[in-house]
Amino acid sequence: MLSIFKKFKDGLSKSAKSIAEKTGGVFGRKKLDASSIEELEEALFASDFGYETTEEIIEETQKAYKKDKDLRGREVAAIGSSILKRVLSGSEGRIQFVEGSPTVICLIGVNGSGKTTTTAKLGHQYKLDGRNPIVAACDTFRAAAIEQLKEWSSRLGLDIISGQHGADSAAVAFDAYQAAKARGHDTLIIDTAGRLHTKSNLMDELAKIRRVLQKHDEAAPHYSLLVVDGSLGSNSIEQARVFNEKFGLDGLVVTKLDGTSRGGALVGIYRELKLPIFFLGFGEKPEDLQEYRIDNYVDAIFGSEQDQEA
Ligand SMILES: Nc1nc2c(ncn2[C@@H]2O[C@H](COP(=O)(O)OP(=O)(O)OP(=O)(O)O)[C@@H](O)[C@H]2O)c(=O)[nH]1
Repeated sequence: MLSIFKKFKDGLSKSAKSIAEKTGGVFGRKKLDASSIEELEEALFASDFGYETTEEIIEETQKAYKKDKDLRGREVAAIGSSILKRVLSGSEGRIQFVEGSPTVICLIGVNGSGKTTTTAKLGHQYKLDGRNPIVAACDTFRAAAIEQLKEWSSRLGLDIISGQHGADSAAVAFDAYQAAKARGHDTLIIDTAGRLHTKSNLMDELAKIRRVLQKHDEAAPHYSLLVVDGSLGSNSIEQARVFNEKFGLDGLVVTKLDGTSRGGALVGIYRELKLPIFFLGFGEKPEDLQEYRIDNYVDAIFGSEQDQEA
């Protein structure tokens, strides 16, 4: 069984490696030389940490270097870690389960961001945790999405409610809640169709899903999470901002971090929007989803090899 930290480390290895390569492995190096700070700045930009955070880390490093020309790579990593931890403070989202009725988690986002996969992964992990989840295929727009979730569900032994291709997605959500309640499920995870945040009719459809769920439970969906493709890096900030303004979000899931060196984007996204991050996607398999933890994230980026193996 891989430790949670190892999963973060593996999932973010492209980002960490990219920083290591661009800086000639500055964190492992014993002493800094004059060009290392510049290399670090470039590396942090390239990994999408954003202007403000990069500059904060560089300024602190320069200050420390002025004081101590024997500054070591590990001390630079410690500076970076403490700045990231401060900037990210408050960014950990936690699902608080409702007692006595299903907790509803609704996944929304643009096409292909990873909603269906995340629905299946979450269902799988909750089942492993001893919960009793059910998933709902409310992406009635794309026939393949219904099939995809059905396939996942049968592989993972998850209960599922799905509508016909072209059906009213809000009606499927309504039925799904009813079924969840009747069958004694404690968690309902809703997969919705991909939509561009700029299309107001599609945003209205999301509002309708929320309205019908609220007929069952005024607080539902308890969590509306935007699923964001992490490989878009900081380009996803605008998308998340508009979804939040038009629909209202409780937080984010960032997927596909395994395939990108732009893993620093989480920092810029949180810094800009102050939306908590709940889960990170590190691959296509059911177990490739992790609850987001600040320490694991930061240590996977800045931790030493030795720390990371621990
Ligand atoms: N490498 C990697 N691939 C992922 C991850 N999450 C999802 N994918 C892949 O991304 C592709 C799109 O994922 P879906 O779950 O179908 O995306 P979606 O948001 O439901 O798509 P639409 O229904 O078209 O909006 C699939 O090939 C997934 O296997 C991840 O964390 N890492």
